[in-house]
Amino acid sequence: MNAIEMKGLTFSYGGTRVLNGVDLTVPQGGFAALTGDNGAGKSTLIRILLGELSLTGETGSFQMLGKDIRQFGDWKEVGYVPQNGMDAYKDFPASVEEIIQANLYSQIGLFRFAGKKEKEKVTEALCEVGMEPYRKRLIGKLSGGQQQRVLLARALVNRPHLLILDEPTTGVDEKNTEEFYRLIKNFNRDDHMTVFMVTHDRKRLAGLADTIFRLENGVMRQITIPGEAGFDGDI
Ligand SMILES: Nc1ncnc2c1ncn2[C@@H]1O[C@H](COP(=O)(O)OP(=O)(O)OP(=O)(O)O)[C@@H](O)[C@H]1O
Repeated sequence: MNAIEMKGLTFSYGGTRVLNGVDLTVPQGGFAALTGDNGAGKSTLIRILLGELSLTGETGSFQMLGKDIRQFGDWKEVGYVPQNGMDAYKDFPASVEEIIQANLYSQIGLFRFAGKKEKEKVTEALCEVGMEPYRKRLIGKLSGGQQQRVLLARALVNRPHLLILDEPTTGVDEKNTEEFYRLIKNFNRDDHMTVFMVTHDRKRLAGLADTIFRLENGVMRQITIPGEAGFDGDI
């Protein structure tokens, strides 16, 4: 089964076509990276993957984890790490622990406090990204790299099969970017978690992703990995 399988998918905002027949296949357990110029439609594609944009009136097909996206309902299976939101979190009055717990609400229920089982899941996710000692801190008081690791823990707490990341290390320093990618690679390799990541970080893609796509003029092009025969330097 493929984690993502799009065939000839179109998408328009009003009358303006952004995706012009996208073919995209990411096998389960794969690590795919997506690049493309500003305005190419990468965020639009991510919003489609997250079920945020309606495909009514569009053509083509899109199956996610074996289900037609129009019928897909198991969102616990899909983890999402957004772009670095330093400014967005600056005065956000929530602790690290609360941010992660909030992603467990479908299990906790809105009118119940997190129990022992849920607390354990939060602890496990925080330990995996090395942020357990920070669980009581306000998210806005952490560095950009630390915030991204918390958002990764938030995505991981439901043990998703598919992890989607949108330029996760923008504004994060070299050392923390390396560490962040190492974590993602480990989850991909050890837990067979499928990864789909939008990135402009060309130099790090070799050794990380097993497939690189580039979105250009509304269509998807697969690119040879740097270091492999046929690589033309164009990412
Ligand atoms: N809500 C919207 N309504 C109308 N047009 C939109 C909307 N969101 C994006 N667009 C347009 O769709 C096109 C693709 O935008 P999108 O944000 O998906 O590109 P992107 O590849 O993510 O760009 P960037 O790298 O700058 O983030 C752009 O021309 C953009 O102006």
